[in-house]
Amino acid sequence: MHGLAPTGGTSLAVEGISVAYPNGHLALRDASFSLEPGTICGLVGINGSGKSTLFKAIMGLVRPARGQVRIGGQPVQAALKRNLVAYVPQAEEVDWSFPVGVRDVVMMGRYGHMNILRIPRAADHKAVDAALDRVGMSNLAERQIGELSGGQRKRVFLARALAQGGQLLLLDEPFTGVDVTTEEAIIDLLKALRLEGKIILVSTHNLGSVPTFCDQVVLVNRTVLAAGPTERIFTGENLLRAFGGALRQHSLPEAPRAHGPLEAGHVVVLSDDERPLVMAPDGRVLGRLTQDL
Ligand SMILES: Nc1ncnc2c1ncn2[C@@H]1O[C@H](COP(=O)(O)OP(=O)(O)OP(=O)(O)O)[C@@H](O)[C@H]1O
Repeated sequence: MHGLAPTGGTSLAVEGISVAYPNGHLALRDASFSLEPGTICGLVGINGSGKSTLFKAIMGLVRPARGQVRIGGQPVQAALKRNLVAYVPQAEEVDWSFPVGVRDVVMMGRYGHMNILRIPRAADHKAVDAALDRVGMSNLAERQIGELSGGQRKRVFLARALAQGGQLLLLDEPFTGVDVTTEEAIIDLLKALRLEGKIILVSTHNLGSVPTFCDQVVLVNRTVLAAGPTERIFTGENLLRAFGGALRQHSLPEAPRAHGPLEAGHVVVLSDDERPLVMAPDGRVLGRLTQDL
């Protein structure tokens, strides 16, 4: 955990969970990790390694056959009733042709705070306005969601999670298909939320970005292979263990300009997606490779 976290907030503990789907597929076996309030954690692993399954278990959408998830020391269902868990879906999970406006989507984050008639009150409108403002989408509040760019769509669903006021934010691939500027804006927002004591769990294939914003990393491959502070866990050795042959690995004869001190040596570039990770020959993580290097 980074040093600036406030006290209070809600912790997350995943304790030895095993999850099997009705077809018998065991997606996770004996997976454990825990996070303290005020933490941004990257959830990293190949396709099909169990990242979404882990999210589903934390959201109470699948029930572990073994083990348990505790949120603020409580079982998942109790935490859900208190609106503690907010989820930002992958773009593919959303029907963008559905005729609904930006403000309506963000208002959905307030449903758990309303009664059965779902008539928004002043506090709900206020929370929606504040969330839209925070993600820089106030000027597009009346647009249909189908008329937004990829980066704007991500912001709308982030605003929905903010309006909900959850303490634990689950973000599924928030950077896929967004440009570096939007990615950095989202990361800045996540860092501000961290200062408010929230836990932010982010699944991502953008390995190069992980050291720039994650305090902790959980490496997944049908179980939790390793979890802990980024400096200790996010090493070349662990990444190769988590990804095996699925990771593209290139050696560059010269370090990219941004990593000037290493110009004399080779660097290794590991890539799973759009933002490759640059490592020194000794496996030290140097940062991400972006088009401006
Ligand atoms: N509803 C389901 N029924 C049966 N098997 C499933 C179901 N959902 C996922 N699986 C399987 O469980 C495993 C883990 O899937 P999961 O979606 O958790 O992976 P992931 O790490 O999120 O992958 P990706 O990076 O592609 O999003 C995969 O082998 C997948 O095929």
